[in-house]
Formats: sequence, structure tokens, C-alpha cells
Amino acid sequence: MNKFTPAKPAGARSVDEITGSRRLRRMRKADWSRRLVQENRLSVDDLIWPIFVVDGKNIREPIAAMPGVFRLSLDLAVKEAERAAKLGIPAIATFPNVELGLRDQTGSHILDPENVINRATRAIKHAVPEIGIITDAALDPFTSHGHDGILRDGIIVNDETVEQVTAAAVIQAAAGADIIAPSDMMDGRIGAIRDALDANGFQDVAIMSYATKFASAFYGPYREAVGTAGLLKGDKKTYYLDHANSDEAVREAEQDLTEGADMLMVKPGLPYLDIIRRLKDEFRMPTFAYQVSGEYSMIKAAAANGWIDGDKAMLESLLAFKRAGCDGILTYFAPEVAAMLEG
Ligand SMILES: NCC(=O)CCC(=O)O
Ligand SMILES: [Mg+2]
Repeated sequence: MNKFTPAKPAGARSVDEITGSRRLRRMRKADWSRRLVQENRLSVDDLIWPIFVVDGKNIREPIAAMPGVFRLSLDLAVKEAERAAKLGIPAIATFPNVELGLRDQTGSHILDPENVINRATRAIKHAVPEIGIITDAALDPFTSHGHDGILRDGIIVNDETVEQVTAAAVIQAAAGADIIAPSDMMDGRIGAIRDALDANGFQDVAIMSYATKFASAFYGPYREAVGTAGLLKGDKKTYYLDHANSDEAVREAEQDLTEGADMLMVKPGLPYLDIIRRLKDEFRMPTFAYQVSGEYSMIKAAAANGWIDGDKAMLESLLAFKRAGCDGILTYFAPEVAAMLEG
């Protein structure tokens, strides 16, 4: 084997000459100094916990593609909300798995004040009034085709969907939702929901807009959780954002703020940190990320295989959202990380 000895350049500079004695490792030398200069911190106040609810009693159904996440009947959802409040988690977001017989072409069951989402809101509000409740006014768990909008002749019709989603938002507010978070990406829904909430006396109900929801492969496990995986035909590219685009995301956020959104959300999270940073810098509004099911499950799967340290990857991923400019994160890790931050 030939041995190669690299030549030192003539008059090679010392490291001090190269750096001008600016040694950036100095502050990293010990735990105490790393803590002292740490720029971002994750706190339990940053967490929103998405939970899945179903009809029935004493049901705690595992979701195969989301280890550690369950579909909960309302009695158990209330218990979990109590646990979340004790851990200091500020808010939960509820998503239903609706029985197939109640799903139809227009998602009409979303308008039933007694549907599982509205009953969950009332039950949790009654038992745990101190926790914030966020509901999604989207149609996908209620339609027989798994789309977020009303489907007519192969087209998701915008304005009719906005009417349906707006009516659903008012019914959710009447049930006690504190924040309406419409995730369907129809044009004009934020302004329509704001007008309708105000007209019905819900001026104090806020809107968190899923302003930039991208067409993404990372929603896979969620579709198992809400039971739309087998129903969905085609894709959602005519309403969700093209994941190649960034300027378009800024336009979407600007539009939703103009229409009255109180908060912005970017979804998915980790592959879209650049979008979070752009929106935060551009608008300086409360900005949230949804660390979606696929992101959660990737970390869980790699950890289960012993390929990564799951706890460390969880904490690192959540802190990355703070660094990117997030005020908070919707994450299935919420109770796990809250317990860790507390302990
Ligand atoms: N409207 C809520 C979602 O679509 C959640 C997606 C995910 O967690 O993958
Ligand atoms: Mg829009």
C-alpha cells in the first residue's frame, strides 16, 4: 500500500492565525456553559396533543401504524384530557374515526351536534374546563371518499364545501370548542368561518388556520387512524399545496390572515422548517407546526429497531420547531415529552 503524507503548505498558518483566535468551541466546553448560551427551549407550554376519538365505552384501540397512539372512547378521552391538563399541556386537538355507515358523499354527519367530535368537546369541557379544545372542521373523516371537500363529478367543489365547513365550525363552537382549525384548504373558508362565528356570538372563538397544508406522503398513518386509508381515491393535489412551493405558501398564509386567522399552522412539520421560518419572519404571528403521523411513526419505528435513540430524536425534532420560529407544536409525542420535561 502506498503511503501518502500530505504536505504542509509553506508557511502554514496556525489555527489561531486562521481563526483570529475566535474559537467557537469555547462556550461548548461544559454543560453549564452550553446551558447558559442555549438559544431555544422546549416547554410543556409549547405542546398541543392531537387525540383520536370513537363512539363506545372503555375503548382503547391501538393504531398499528402509530405505536403508542390509540383511538379512545369518550370516557377514556376525558381521562386522557385530565392527564394532559395535569401535565400542563395547554390544549388538545380532537379527530374522529366515524363509523362507516355515517359517512356519505358530502360528509353531512359533520353537521350533527351529537356527532362524536361535538360530544367529545362537551364531555372534555365539562370535566376539564382548564384545557383548550381545538377542533378540525374538515370533512375527510365524514365523507365516504375520504376527501376534505364535497366531491361532484370528480371535482372537489370549493364554495359548497366552504358552506358545509362553516356550518360545522359554528356547531363545534356551540359545543364548546375554543379554537376552530379548518384543515381543508378551500379558498375563502377562513373569512366565511370568522363571519359565521361572529354572527352567532362566538367572537372569542379563535381560528388556527391550517394555512399551509402540503400534499404529503407523511399523512399515511393518520389515514389509518381516522379510517380513510381504504376510502380515499386519487390524491389531494387540487387543494393541498404542492410541496415544491414556498412563495405560494406565503400567499396562502397572507390570505388567511387577511380573512381573519388568529394563528397559522404549517403541516407537515419537520420537512417544512423553511416554510415555518419564512412565515414567522414575514408575518410575526403565532405560528404552529403539525408534526404529523408519518413523522411520529418514523421516529418510533427507527427507535423500535434500535437504529436511533427515540427519546433524543423526539426532543431534537421538537426543539427544531422552536428554532425555526414555532410558538407551539401539534405532536402525538405531547404526553410523553410533557412527562419528560416535568421529570
Ligand atoms: N387534519 C389533521 C391531519 O390531517 C393530521 C395528519 C397526520 O397526523 O398525519
Ligand atoms: Mg387558502
